[in-house]
Amino acid sequence: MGIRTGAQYIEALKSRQPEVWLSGRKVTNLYDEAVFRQPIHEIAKLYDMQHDPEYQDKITHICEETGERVNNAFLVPRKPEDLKARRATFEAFAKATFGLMGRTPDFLNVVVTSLYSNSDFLAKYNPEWAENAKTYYRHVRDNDLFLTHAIINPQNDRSKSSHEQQDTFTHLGAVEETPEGLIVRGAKMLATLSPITDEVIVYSFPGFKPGDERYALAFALPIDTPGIRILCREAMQDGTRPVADHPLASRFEEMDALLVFNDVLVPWNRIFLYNNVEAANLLYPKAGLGQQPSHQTGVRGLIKLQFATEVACRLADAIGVDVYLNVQNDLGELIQSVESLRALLKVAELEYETLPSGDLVPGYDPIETIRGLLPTFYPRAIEVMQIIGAGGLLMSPTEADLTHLDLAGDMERYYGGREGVSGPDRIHLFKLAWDLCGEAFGQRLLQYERYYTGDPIRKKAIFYSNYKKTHSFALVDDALDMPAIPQAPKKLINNKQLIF
Ligand SMILES: Cc1cc2nc3c(=O)[nH]c(=O)nc-3n(C[C@H](O)[C@H](O)[C@H](O)COP(=O)(O)OP(=O)(O)OC[C@H]3O[C@@H](n4cnc5c(N)ncnc54)[C@H](O)[C@@H]3O)c2cc1C
Repeated sequence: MGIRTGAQYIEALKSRQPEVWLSGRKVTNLYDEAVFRQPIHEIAKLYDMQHDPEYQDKITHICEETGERVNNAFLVPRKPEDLKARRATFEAFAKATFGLMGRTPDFLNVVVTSLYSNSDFLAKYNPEWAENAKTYYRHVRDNDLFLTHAIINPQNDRSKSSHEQQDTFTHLGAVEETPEGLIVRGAKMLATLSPITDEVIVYSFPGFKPGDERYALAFALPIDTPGIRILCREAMQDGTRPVADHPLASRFEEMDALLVFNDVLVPWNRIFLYNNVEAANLLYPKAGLGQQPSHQTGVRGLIKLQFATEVACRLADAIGVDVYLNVQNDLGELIQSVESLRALLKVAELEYETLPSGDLVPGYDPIETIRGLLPTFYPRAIEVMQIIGAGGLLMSPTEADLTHLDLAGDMERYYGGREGVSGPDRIHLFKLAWDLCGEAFGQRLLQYERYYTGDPIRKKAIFYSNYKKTHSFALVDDALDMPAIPQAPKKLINNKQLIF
């Protein structure tokens, strides 16, 4: 089939009925559920972009294997142009959502592509796993599927490993092997957008200990597989708030969920890894599951930071406070953080690495540095927005006030900004900013930048350890090895030595 349209994505969504729980009730019609309606359409728009002449050649390509047009996220990068082609997709999707939707289809499609192109790693442990990964990649690519992922165990007792938890099946684990496949039980989180995706892929970060064999798992299933229960968190908007009042929150809310697997059958041909602690610990670093998707997250993160920075700048300008040194200093700092990420991304793409397989990946040091900086840069952008917007952020009237004839004079007089910024202009801008820096929606976006790909603290520690392995800190040796400067000859005047 190749690239889908938005309508085809929606049609597929309407054709299935996953078990979705939202605020104590089972959702029987996902499409008509107000909370999901707008995000479904935002995702559909991305699928439509693949058919838009303005984007098609930039974000899709003809698949060599099938002759069909597919998204660039499925491209296995073999030359620098391929990395650029991938980036074009990441950028187009991120710009269409202002970087606010982290789990757009391109994200996990890159993960599946990495699994495919690094299937040799899986083959070392079990050739069937490698074959399954390759077949699954083709399935996702050729049907242009939208995936969610659930890789984290529930937060029960982090001081204990999976097999040490109170209940054997709190963490997702294998119950028994059957001729048809593996029965799995337990939970995984935090499956963002899961209610409106086609399939779920399950794998893990490293951290397995001997005894954790049953939890060492990687597999994929359709999201409506019997036994999968999707427990949504509380919605941050109810789907009925006016778009004009919440231009971002009403559009881009990504629902997060706990996935409970109640004795779910995973067919053998959907298993990518099982019962092997060593393989499970090496999967993430060795199968490109960090470095390849980091390209997508780096591009998306840059656009989100740029958007937040631009909102902060416009906010300051609208009320005339960007004439003050302190405000200019804060905004300059944000712009420099955007420029830092932009430069890092360029370097990561220019200084790409070639894996033994021949695949190109963005340079590890710069791409991982983006990941390390975003949890500081993004919250700072939000803080600056709050500081600059100050009390004004809390004073925005509703669209109903704004459009009421009796209030028109007040709206213009008291809500207008500096000369040239009308009441409605300032109100709309401040509402946009409040969605980002005040609403629960905005707080989730901030938490997302901290944790979207694991614990930033442990990630930085891993980065340091890797850096130490690959860099010898030779400048220090150079400094220690500097030869002493030859002593200047002592001067004699009238046969007397001069002492300085
Ligand atoms: C908005 C959002 C969306 C997300 N979307 C997804 C998704 O789609 N799919 C998915 O699978 N995951 C998703 N995640 C989950 C994300 O991967 C995790 O939040 C992240 O890996 C951190 O794990 P945790 O939340 O369980 O925190 P924990 O690991 O429980 O950490 C809690 C705190 O304890 C500390 N800590 C815990 N263990 C250790 C340790 N061993 N050593 C040192 N310090 C430790 C951490 O530093 C942290 O401060 C999402 C998270 C957020 C916030």
